[in-house]
Amino acid sequence: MKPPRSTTHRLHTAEPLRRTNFNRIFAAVYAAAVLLLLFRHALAIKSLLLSNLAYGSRFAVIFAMLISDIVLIFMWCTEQAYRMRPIRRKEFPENLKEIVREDELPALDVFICTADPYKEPPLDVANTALSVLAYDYPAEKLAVYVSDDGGSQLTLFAFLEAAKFAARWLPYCKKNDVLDRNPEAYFAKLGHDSDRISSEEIKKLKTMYNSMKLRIDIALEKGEVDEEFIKEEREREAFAKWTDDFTRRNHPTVIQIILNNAEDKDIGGHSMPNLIYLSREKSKALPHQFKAGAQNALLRVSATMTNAPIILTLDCDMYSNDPQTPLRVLCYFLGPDAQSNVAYVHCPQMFNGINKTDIYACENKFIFQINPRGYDGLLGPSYNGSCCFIRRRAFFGAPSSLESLEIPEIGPDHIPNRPIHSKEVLALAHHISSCNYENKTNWGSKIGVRYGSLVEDYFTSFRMHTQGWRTNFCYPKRAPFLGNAPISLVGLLSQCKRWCLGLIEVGFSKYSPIIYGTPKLGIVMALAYSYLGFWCTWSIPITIYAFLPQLALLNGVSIFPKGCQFPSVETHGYVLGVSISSSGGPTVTETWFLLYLFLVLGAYAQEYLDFSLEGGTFIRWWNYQRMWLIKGVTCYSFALAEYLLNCLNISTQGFNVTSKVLEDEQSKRYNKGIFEFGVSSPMFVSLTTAALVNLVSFIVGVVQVVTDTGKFEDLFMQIFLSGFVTLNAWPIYEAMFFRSDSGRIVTKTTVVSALLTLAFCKSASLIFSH
Ligand SMILES: O=c1ccn([C@@H]2O[C@H](COP(=O)(O)OP(=O)(O)O[C@H]3O[C@H](CO)[C@@H](O)[C@H](O)[C@H]3O)[C@@H](O)[C@H]2O)c(=O)[nH]1
Ligand SMILES: [Mn+2]
Repeated sequence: MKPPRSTTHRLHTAEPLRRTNFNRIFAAVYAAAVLLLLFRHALAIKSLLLSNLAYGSRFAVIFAMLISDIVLIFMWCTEQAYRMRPIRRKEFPENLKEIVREDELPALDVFICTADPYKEPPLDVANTALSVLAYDYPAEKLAVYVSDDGGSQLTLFAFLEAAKFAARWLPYCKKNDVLDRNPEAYFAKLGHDSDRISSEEIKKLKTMYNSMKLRIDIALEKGEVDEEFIKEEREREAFAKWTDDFTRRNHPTVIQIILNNAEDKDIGGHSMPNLIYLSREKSKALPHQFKAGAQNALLRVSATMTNAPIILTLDCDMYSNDPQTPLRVLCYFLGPDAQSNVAYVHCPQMFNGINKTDIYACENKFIFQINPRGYDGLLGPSYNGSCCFIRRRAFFGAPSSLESLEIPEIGPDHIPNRPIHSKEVLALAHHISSCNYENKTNWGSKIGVRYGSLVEDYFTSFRMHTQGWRTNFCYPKRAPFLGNAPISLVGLLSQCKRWCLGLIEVGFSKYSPIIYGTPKLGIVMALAYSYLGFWCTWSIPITIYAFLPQLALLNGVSIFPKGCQFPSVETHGYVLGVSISSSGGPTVTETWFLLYLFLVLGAYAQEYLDFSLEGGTFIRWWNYQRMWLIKGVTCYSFALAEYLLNCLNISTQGFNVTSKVLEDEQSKRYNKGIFEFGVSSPMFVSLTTAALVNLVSFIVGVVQVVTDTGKFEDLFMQIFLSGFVTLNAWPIYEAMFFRSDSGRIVTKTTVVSALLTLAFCKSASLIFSH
C-alpha cells in the first residue's frame, strides 16, 4: 500500500543543532559568573564609598569599568538568543515535481537594485541579471526588474547588450546543465581548460561575451553610449530620454521593456523571461528613500506588469550561483507542510573574492551564516536586503489583514491581464514611479519596504515579524548566491558605520526591539533583534577597555584583580598562574582573577566553537576578533557618535553606496593579506591612537615589572591586555612605520595620532596622580 503522500514527499525538514543543550547549560553557568562579576563591582563601589576618595580618579575608573561591563553583559544576553534554539533545515526539491506540475509553479519576479555605474560596474550588474534570467524556471513565469537609482544610460546600455547575449547564453546553460550561470564566473572557472575552450560553441560564446564587455567598457570610459552602438529604433527612443538636463538626481521616469516574454525568443526559438529596466523619477527637492524607495517603486511597477506572488530581492553585487535555487526555496512555499504565514525564505549572503584569511572579516560569518540559524529556531531570520525570496503579500499588511491600497492594480491580488508594453500598463507604471506618488499614502509606513532607517531590510523584517509573519532560512551546501564584499578597509568600515547607524536608529526608536518587540515577539526573539539594534554599543566597552586599563598601567595603577605572580619569585604550587594558599584553596583576589579568566576565555572559546563548526578556520576567526576590536574604536564608535549628533540635528548621513571597484595595486595587496589604509579618514586616527597607546603602555608596563618585580601580580592583567591589543595591532604599526607602498597609513594620520597619544598619556598621568 502506498503511504500517504505527505509523508513520502516531504519538501523540507528542520532539526535542532547538536550543540543546543551545551549552549543552554553554558549560558546558565556563564550567567552565574556574570552575577559574580556584578557582585565584584558592587564590592568595589562599596569600598570606594567607605573610603574618602569618592570623587578621585578611582571613582572614574570604577564607574567606567562598571558601564563597560554592563554593556558587555547586555550584549552577551542578546547574543544568547541565537544560541537557545538554533536549527538546521533541509529541502528536497526533487520531491517538488510529485506535488506540483511545472505549469502550477508560481510566477517569480526578481528585483535587482543598482545605484551608481562608477561604483557598481554595469557589466557586473548585467551579469547578475544574466545569472537569474538563466534560472531553471519556466521563462513565462520569470521576470527580472532592474532598478537604476543612478539613472544611467550606461546601465541601460549594459542591459540591452546583456539581453542580446542572453539569447545565446540561456539555451547554452540549459542544454549543458551549467551551474555557474553568471558568464563572468563561468568563463573565469573555465580558465585554461583547453578541451572545453576549444569547443566551437564556447569559443563563439566567449567572443560574443568579450565584445559585449568591450562595448560596455568603451561606453563607461566615454561616459555615454556611442551612436554606432545603438542599432534599433526603440533603443534610440530610450536613450533620447537622456536630455541635457537629465541628471541622476533630477530626471523623469525611464521604463524600458528590454525582453518581453510574449515576443522575444532565444536562438533555439524558446521564449525568454521578461527583463525590465526602471529608473524611477527623481527630483532634488524630494526625498527618495534610497534603496527602500527603489524597492517600493519596483513593487508597484512589477505589480502592474507581472505581479508575481514571490519576489526575489537581489543587490547588484550578488549573483545566482545555483540555477535550482527557486525550486529549492519553493519547498517552503508549496506542498502540504507549507505555512501561509511565512513572509520570506532567506538564503545566506556569501562572497567570493575574499582573501584566504579574510583579513577584514568581510564574510560576516556570524551575521549571514551563523546567527540566522539561531533566529530560524525562533520566528525566523531578519532580512538582509538581498538573496531573499519574499511573498509579495507580506508587504501589504499582517497575514490576516490586507491593507487597503490607493490603486487596486498594484495590490497583491490583482491579476495583470494586459501585455506588459501596452499603453495603459506603461502609463500607470510611469504614474506610480513618479517621485511624489507616495505622498499621503501608506508606502513606507504600513506598506512595502519601511522607511526611517538606513537599514531598511532589518527594519522591514522587524515590522513584519511583529505583525505575525514568520520567516525561514535556507542554507544548502552549494551557496545559492555569491557576491562581492567591500575589500578595502575604509570601504568596509564605512559600510559597517552605515549599518550601525541605521540599526541604532531602530534600536532607540518607538519600534525598539526590546520595548515594542518583546510583547509581540517574546523576549528571546526580541533579544535576537536587539543584538543588531544595539550593535554599535559594543563601542563603549571596547573603547574603554582599549584605553583605560592601559593609561592606568602607564601610571602603575592596578585596576583588575591580581593575576600571576612573577615567575622569579620563589613560591611553590602555582597552577596556571593561580597561587594555592596555605589552606589549599585560592585566595580571594585570585578567585576574582579566575572569574575574569573564565569570562574572557569562555566567551572567546564559545565564539570560536560556533565559528569553526560553521566551517571557519582558526586564522579567519583570529581576524574576525581583530576586526571586532578595530570596529569597536572606529565604525561602532563613529556610528554611535553620529547617532547622538543626529539626535541634536547636527548631522545626517545618507546611504553611501559601497564601491565595488578596486585598483590593481590594492587588489594585489589585499590578496597578499596586507592591510589597506592609503586614504586619510577620522576612523583611522582613532584606530592608530588606540594602537599606539597600547604599544606604549605595554612597553612601559613591562619595564615597570622588570624594574620592580613585586608589581607583576598587580599589573598582570593590564599588561596582558595591552600585549594582546599590541599583538592584534601589528599590521597597524607596520602600516605606520615600516611600509612605503601607497596603502600605508598616511603621515598626517600617524602624526596626529602620535600627538593624541602624547596628550592622552600626559592627561592620564595628571589624573592618576590625584
Ligand atoms: O540610493 C540607493 C542606494 C543603494 N541602492 C542599492 O542598494 C544595494 C545595497 O547597497 P550597497 O552599497 O551594496 O550596500 P551594502 O551595505 O553592501 O548592502 C547591505 O546593506 C543594505 C542596507 O542594510 C541592504 O539593503 C543590502 O541588501 C545589504 O547587502 C545596492 O544594490 C545598491 O545599488 C539603491 O538602489 N539606491
Ligand atoms: Mn553590497
